[in-house]
Amino acid sequence: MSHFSEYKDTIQPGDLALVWITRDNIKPLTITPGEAFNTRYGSFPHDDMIGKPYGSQIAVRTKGSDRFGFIHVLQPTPELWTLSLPHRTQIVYTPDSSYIMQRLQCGPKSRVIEAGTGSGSFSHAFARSVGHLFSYEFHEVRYEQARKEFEEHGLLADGNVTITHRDVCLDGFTIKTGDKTTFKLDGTSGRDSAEIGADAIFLDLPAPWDAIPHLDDVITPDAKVRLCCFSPCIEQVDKTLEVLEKFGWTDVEMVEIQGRQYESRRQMVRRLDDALERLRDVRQRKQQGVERRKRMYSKLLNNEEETSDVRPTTTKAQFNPFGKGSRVKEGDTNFQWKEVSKIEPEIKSHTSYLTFASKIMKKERNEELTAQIIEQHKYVNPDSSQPSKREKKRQAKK
Ligand SMILES: C[S@@+](CC[C@H](N)C(=O)[O-])C[C@H]1O[C@@H](n2cnc3c(N)ncnc32)[C@H](O)[C@@H]1O
Repeated sequence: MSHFSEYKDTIQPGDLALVWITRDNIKPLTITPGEAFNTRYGSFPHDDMIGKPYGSQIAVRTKGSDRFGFIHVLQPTPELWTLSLPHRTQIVYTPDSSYIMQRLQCGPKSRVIEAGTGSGSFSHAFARSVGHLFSYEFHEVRYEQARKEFEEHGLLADGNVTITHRDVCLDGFTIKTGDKTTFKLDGTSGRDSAEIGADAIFLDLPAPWDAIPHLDDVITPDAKVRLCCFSPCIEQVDKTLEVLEKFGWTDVEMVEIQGRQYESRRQMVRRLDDALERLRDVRQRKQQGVERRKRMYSKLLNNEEETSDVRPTTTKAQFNPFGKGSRVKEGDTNFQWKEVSKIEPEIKSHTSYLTFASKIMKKERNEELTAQIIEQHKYVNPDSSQPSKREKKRQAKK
């Protein structure tokens, strides 16, 4: 079982854990007895983590002070991996990958083609959900890094992920004996190439239009095949659309994901009386200041001995609903609060345009398959061969 598909309650030696240091700093860590995980907040011995439940907070005292540094040790998920992985390329983030998987209708029976593998961000998300992922990468170093990473994460051992070293634009997607691939061609099927039968395609390539013509060799003829191209420029989308049309892809649609974080919090209820009180207070202080300055000026003109006019002491407000005075903790039950949500002003997740299309290879009706489906339906719903109420009424009228 891979580190991503196996659920565990407690942290064990050899586990791949993801350490949450701050919101923007999550680090992968292989739990090794005797070793320590060093951060600017302190050094955390792995032994302190072993046996604790996943999600635990681990604290260490900061050297020479009474303060504590802490981290949280989390179980890996594709979403967290996307936030912590070593970047070898641009990557696909969860707002895009989750939407794409839903549009490609990925499920446990899906056979998915992904090119290129890149940093393997999307591969991990596919690997968790689909029946088989065929990933392709033409950059040799990146292919090796991804292969090693998939192996260390147990994705290859799970048996539903294979990666192939290939330029898909030049050489297509067919995997044959002798290719540099993790796909095991055992020869028992009597074929010298892998039976891919893909029903979902994801192309994150600079020139998807060169790869699209090769897809007919590897997509399933028995189902509707869905495709998504991930392209940062609109010119790429335009070229892709031309080729999709030429090669018989339909239902073409281009989508852009704009993700925003909503922060929900409580805001203190401020009444009109509070505002009026605050205005009166400001006016009064202003008046006091003007009078004090007038007094000092007339003393100066009359050559009176300069005495420093003492500022009037004001009682520090216990509570000022406009922010000054003693600090009030959010949710303090002595005050009234309302629930509000605040959105991030910036859109962070736009990376590319998503072009979707679909293709049905075999358009003629398969009578044998149709009869089989009708039989299965009858078995599940025995009343289905009875005439409907409307049909019965129609016959009765005759
Ligand atoms: C942007 S990255 C993919 C990132 C990946 N989707 C992820 O989420 O980590 C694009 C990758 O496609 C690879 N690539 C580009 N052209 C290719 C081709 N013709 N055949 C196979 N891989 C290709 C590049 O080497 C690069 O690693």
